Amino acid sequence: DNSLYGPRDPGIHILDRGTVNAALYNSSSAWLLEFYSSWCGHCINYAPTWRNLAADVQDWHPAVKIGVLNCADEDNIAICKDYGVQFYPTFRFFSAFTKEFSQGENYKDSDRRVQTVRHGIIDYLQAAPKEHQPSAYPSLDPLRLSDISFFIGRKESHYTAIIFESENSYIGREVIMDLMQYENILVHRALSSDKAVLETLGIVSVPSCYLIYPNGTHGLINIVKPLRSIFSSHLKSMPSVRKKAGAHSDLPARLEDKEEVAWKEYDKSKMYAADLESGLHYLLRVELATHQTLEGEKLKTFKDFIAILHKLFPGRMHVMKLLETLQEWLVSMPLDKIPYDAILDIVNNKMRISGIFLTNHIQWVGCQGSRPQLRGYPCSLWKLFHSLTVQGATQPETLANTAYESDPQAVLKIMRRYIREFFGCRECAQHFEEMAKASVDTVKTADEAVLWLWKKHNMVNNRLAGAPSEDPKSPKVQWPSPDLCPPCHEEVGGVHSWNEREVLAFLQQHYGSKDLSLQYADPNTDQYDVEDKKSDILPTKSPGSDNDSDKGKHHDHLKPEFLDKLIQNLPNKSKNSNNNFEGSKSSVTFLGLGFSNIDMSLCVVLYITSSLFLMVMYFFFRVRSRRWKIKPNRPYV
Ligand SMILES: Cc1cc2nc3c(=O)[nH]c(=O)nc-3n(C[C@H](O)[C@H](O)[C@H](O)COP(=O)(O)OP(=O)(O)OC[C@H]3O[C@@H](n4cnc5c(N)ncnc54)[C@H](O)[C@@H]3O)c2cc1C
Repeated sequence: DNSLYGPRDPGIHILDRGTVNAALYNSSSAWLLEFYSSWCGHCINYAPTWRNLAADVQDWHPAVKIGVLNCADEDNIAICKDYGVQFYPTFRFFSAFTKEFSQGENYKDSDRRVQTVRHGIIDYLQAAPKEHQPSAYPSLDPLRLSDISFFIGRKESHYTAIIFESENSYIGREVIMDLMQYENILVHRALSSDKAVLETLGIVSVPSCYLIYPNGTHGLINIVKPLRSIFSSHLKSMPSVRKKAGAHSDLPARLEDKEEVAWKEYDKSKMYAADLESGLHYLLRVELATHQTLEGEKLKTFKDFIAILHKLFPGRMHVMKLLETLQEWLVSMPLDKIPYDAILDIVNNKMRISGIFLTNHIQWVGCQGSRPQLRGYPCSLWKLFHSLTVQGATQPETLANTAYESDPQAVLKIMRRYIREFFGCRECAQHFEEMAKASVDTVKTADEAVLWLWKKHNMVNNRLAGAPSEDPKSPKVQWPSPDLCPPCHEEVGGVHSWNEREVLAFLQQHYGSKDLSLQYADPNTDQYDVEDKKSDILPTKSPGSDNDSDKGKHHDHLKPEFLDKLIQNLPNKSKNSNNNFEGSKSSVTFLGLGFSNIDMSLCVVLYITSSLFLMVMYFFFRVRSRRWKIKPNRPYV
């Protein structure tokens, strides 16, 4: 379990695909839900604040509940997709008594400190229309002058507290919410604008709390610091004021730190295919799968990303074949909008093409964390892009005859776009974009691209050293450390300095495909043929390899007949292709219910065939019926 939250975190409701819809639908309370990803550094760093918030407002739970949902859990992918969550953390409000599915309302404030979010909750509750107000929602509106005089001196069976405060203060509303589950007391708020009332009651400063005892006596509470927590705890401690039966405070001890995961021994100087393949599996089946469709810049970025992966990914044969199939399919698709399910069909090899396979589970080795929520995916993404920059520098001929030929920034540009469009950790993406904007244009050679990424990664390491997302077993150090690459480190005038020539050589060796270790890599070879098992690492591609004759063989074997047919049937060459496909596009959205493009294309073909058939039948019967009409009038001769 890689969840950042435990069942015993006070006030936190852990939701998942089995519980989220039932919890939100027609709920008697509102919800504030954090959709997070357990690998996202910002989510890890923010988790203590979210826990504090949940504990802080747990007495408010009849009116608002605080929830969490881990979108990095593969079981929750579909649900995060339904809620349209692509970036983490995402905070959404859901109102009470919703009768139909809703994606909620974003919590927009970039200030996410406990107090600010608490104020945001109050604003949200107050703005809710009457039919969506929680059932146990106390009035947060200020008392009118007549109400105040009604309460003063009145005998009741309970205490009445009135918080006097200025108009923009939240304290009164917070204290009302804090005591909503307590019996023998009612809390109200009043504004300090009526000076005469303040004077009568002897109130000289606000906020102040005026208390009317059950016997009718009344007076100002003497409190040293006029803070929300002090008002609340004072009122909760009045004689006979207690929590209502059935209102559980639910304040157990914090969960012990999650147990350590079983550790796999590995060599830090090596790269593991298992990390790259697990990362690719997560990227294609989890990170991107939160998208219903890809279109516009996202689709362009995805196509370019797959194109460069297909050329430079240092993977095993069966993964490379998958990338090749995917790339060819994307190139032949004239659509400007592709449902992601169609891409998943290819990734999952629904067509059962021989020799294609990508592991469908995660096996971190060099990216394993000492706890399940540490390291993993972002580590593999760094490794992936470092590998691509190194492949681009050591085998520049691979990119011959492509749009990226002799572009030293090719990989960095695509990485930048990928991170911007798809990387779930939004704040990471913003930081990376700032770094790229500032200096990526200075990169003039492919070797400089390798070093640029290395330097930027070290800047990130420097920034994150000591953060909660740091794994104590893999501290964020300036990399490669002296034990990995002694000649990379030098001293100039007693100050540390990098020998960049040595660093480059080290990166080329470390991220080069030659030394990729297959230890712990998924041994599942059932799905690819015997010939492929013999040569596990794909040999380096030759220049312009797409046109190579020896590759032709492999190509034929790769491209299934029906894929060819599908491609031929699409109106890609027609001038009116966009118009022709208009209907199909809308059907795609409609069929986002699970139909792939392949299904779609078959439908289009069937549709055209049956229309033609109907037209032929129509003309046939028209001609026949004319003849029938004419016949009786013909004079017999
Ligand atoms: C583009 C990007 C931006 C990110 N921005 C943020 C952010 O702003 N805030 C945040 O909390 N998290 C951010 N992350 C996540 C963070 O950088 C780590 O990936 C995550 O915390 C996991 O750390 P790790 O210990 O596995 O090491 P990682 O930093 O993920 O490194 C993975 C591996 O790469 C190698 N390596 C380390 N340094 C270098 C280097 N300089 N050059 C080449 N190889 C190296 C090492 O083998 C290391 O184990 C970002 C991730 C990415 C991909």
